[in-house]
Amino acid sequence: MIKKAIAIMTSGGDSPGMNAAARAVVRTALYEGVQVYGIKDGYDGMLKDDIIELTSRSVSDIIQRGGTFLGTARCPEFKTPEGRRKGYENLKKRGVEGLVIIGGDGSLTGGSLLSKETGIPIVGLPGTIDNDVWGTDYTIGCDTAANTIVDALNKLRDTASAHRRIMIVEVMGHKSGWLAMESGIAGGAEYVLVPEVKYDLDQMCEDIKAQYAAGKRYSIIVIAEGAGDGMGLGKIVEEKTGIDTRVSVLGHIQRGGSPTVEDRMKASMLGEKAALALISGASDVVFGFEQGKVVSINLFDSVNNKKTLDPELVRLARVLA
Ligand SMILES: Nc1ncnc2c1ncn2[C@@H]1O[C@H](COP(=O)(O)OP(=O)(O)OP(=O)(O)O)[C@@H](O)[C@H]1O
Ligand SMILES: O=P(O)(O)OC[C@H]1O[C@](O)(CO)[C@@H](O)[C@@H]1O
Ligand SMILES: [Mg+2]
Repeated sequence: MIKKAIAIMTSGGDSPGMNAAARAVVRTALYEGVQVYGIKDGYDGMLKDDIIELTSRSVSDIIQRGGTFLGTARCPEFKTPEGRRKGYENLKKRGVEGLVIIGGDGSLTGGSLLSKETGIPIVGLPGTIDNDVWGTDYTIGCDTAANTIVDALNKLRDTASAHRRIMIVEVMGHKSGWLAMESGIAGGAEYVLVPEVKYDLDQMCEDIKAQYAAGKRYSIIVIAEGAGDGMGLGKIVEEKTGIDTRVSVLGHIQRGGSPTVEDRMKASMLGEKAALALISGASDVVFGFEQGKVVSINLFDSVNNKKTLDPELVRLARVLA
């Protein structure tokens, strides 16, 4: 049971909805009479002792904003036991009794080590556009990022069709193809290339040529960054097909923007759960969603397993192409 204070942080790549989740954690804890500290810039701020007390007003006017009002970072020093001990000491001296971490697989891995080494209770929330946290089919921010990509695909399709071009769109996802697959299917892409699935470039180019010969006016290829370089692919595809090809690398536009209703709602629900669970004595859990329902996942199971891309989505993308 937590009597006095918890802390909250965001870590890894920012994702739209992190603010909504943090707001829910802060307001729930305060409602329960528990003090809340905000750690700035992820593990970096924990090590540098950049920690502030939060009030209900600290989280006003943020539910509609992308990014994270706490700031985030990637912190190599936290990967060492000494770094984690230093961070823990900064929490301990303030009387922090438990920690909510909002971040991706890496951030939650850091949290699991901190828990194991220091015993501090930790509750994680999956915050990443990559949707690659094991045990939950939802991560905060992926829906907003996918909507941003679909908006781009709609626009690119207009111009591709006008010029009878092939349009290659490189999206984020270094190790995971979830974001590419979801946005590719929802955006009606002809091909979705992801790091998890091998693709036959020659066959793809032959198919596109045949489709154009049969009258097709455009072809959209979504490629996750981890499946190859969009620019390089564009050159090869143009060479092999002889069809005018253009490439758009969407980049960090995918990480920003006002969160969708889905991300605001689910982040708010998860934030409340996280605060209540931590305060009532839970530790080493991650809250997520499975089939529309909130679920709690063991933190160590979550970080020790790799979420695999749903083969049904891979199949669907092929069928609908
Ligand atoms: N194996 C690890 N041990 C300790 N800390 C880690 C580990 N992996 C990651 N972290 C910590 O978490 C931070 C964020 O991790 P990472 O860069 O993998 O992002 P993430 O949380 O997976 O988010 P995203 O992939 O969405 O950007 C790292 O900079 C580091 O401080
Ligand atoms: O620009 P950064 O912060 O290094 O992050 C890029 C990476 O972060 C992610 O967007 C996840 O947040 C990955 O898909 C991408 O590879
Ligand atoms: Mg990650």
